[in-house]
Amino acid sequence: MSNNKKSFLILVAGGSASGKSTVVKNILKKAGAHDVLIITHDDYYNREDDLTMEQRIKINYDHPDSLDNNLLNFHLSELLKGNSIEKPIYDFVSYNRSDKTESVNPKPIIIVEGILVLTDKRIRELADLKIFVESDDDVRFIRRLQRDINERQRTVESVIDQYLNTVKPMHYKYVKPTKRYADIIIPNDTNHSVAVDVIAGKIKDIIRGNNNEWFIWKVL
Ligand SMILES: Nc1ncnc2c1ncn2[C@@H]1O[C@H](COP(=O)(O)OP(=O)(O)O)[C@@H](O)[C@H]1O
Ligand SMILES: Nc1ccn([C@@H]2O[C@H](COP(=O)(O)O)[C@@H](O)[C@H]2O)c(=O)n1
Repeated sequence: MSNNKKSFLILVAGGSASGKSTVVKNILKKAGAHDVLIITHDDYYNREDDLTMEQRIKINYDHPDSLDNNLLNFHLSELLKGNSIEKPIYDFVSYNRSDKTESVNPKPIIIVEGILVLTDKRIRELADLKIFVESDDDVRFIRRLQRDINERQRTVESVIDQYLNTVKPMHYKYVKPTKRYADIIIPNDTNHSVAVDVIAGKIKDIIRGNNNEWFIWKVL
């Protein structure tokens, strides 16, 4: 397969546990996994090999500096040129990047999701569509508490402490202000199926070449 025009890049931001990955997974289900690549910004948290576990736990993971945006910017630029990348893999249990990487090939539609994915101008400028997923703070806190205990092996106390000390203040300082860059805002307190249908419809148009501006990934 060779591409005669770059992939269509979608960035999906929103507060922690607002439902970004759920929305993106549902878009993928509707639009088809064959043509859609999903990347999570979490995989680009900085490598912290030189720190002890105690020191890693204390890092502010809701500050833009905790993420390796130079690497994400490079990887996205490569994917948009049609090149493969070796994507890092993040491990929430060890609070560090895993030693393994994943070979990732470009696809016609690339979606990157993460709380801070709209903060870096270089990455925003690569994007063709920017989305912000929004849910009330209390809804997000409850969802995060359940998820972090079930999936990230955290205690109730650690989730509450982290939320009050860094997650909430950083949300207001860095995450929420990026809503102004979004082309589409998805309300996700309850149901997001209409928004997902609309976005999946646009993606299918792009893949089929029915979009005036984008005719991409011609298969020779
Ligand atoms: N519309 C919704 N209604 C109910 N639960 C939801 C909804 N969207 C997401 N969730 C749940 O909230 C939790 C956090 O969602 P997730 O998509 O992981 O958020 P994010 O990627 O923004 O951190 C998950 O357990 C998910 O199943
Ligand atoms: N070691 C880490 C790294 C990040 N976090 C938290 O993850 C949140 C972002 O992921 P979402 O799926 O919730 O968008 C972010 O708020 C960090 O606080 C962590 O707890 N531990």
